[in-house]
Amino acid sequence: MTAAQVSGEEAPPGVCSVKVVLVGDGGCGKTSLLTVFADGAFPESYTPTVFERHLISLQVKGKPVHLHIWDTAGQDDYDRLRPLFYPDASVLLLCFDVTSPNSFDNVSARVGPPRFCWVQPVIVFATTTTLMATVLRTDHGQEMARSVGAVAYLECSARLHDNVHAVFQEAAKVALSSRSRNFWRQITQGFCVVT
Ligand SMILES: Nc1nc2c(ncn2[C@@H]2O[C@H](COP(=O)(O)OP(=O)(O)OP(=O)(O)O)[C@@H](O)[C@H]2O)c(=O)[nH]1
Repeated sequence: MTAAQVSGEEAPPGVCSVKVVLVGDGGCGKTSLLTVFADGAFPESYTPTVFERHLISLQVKGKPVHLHIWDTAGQDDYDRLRPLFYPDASVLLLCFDVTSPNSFDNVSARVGPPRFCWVQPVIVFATTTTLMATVLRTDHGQEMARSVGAVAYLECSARLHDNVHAVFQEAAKVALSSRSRNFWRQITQGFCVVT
């Protein structure tokens, strides 16, 4: 699979465009993952994000798709600002760091009140999985993802470039199929039966 940074706002004709929002606790690895995906290099220093957007093109089933990926601030101070990025999102990427039990618990907290994030569908993914075996078992992550209604659960390591593309590839696939389901729902809701 190939992914490339794109400039400009409008997707060219025939190219689908989807909005992906990346959410998770401060310091749980969102920016590192996105930087490895976008630039191919792991950032060695940690700078807390405010809000950043990347526009990346990738192929899904042989077709080009533009991903508008919003990297949100994980720090609690931004709890009130973060929801401004949810409208029009096609998929929510919700992550936790396997070395941080708090960030694991906060995945459930983020899909309920008071931080309620209403974006659907949701994909949960675990970061820093190099340290996985000592901290968290895959079935714990899968069970938690199921409990928050996620459609997929993945594990990745930005440092090792492990499964990074798979996270965004899955996001694009899920976003496209959800958009086409919503499209057909809107069309069929517009029908009425005359008897
Ligand atoms: N060992 C290891 N460390 C990682 C990995 N991914 C991220 N980190 C480290 O985790 C720290 C935080 O990473 P960021 O990607 O900036 O975290 P963030 O979720 O964007 O944080 P906020 O911007 O505060 O929301 C940094 O020190 C990274 O080097 C990984 O796969 N392995």
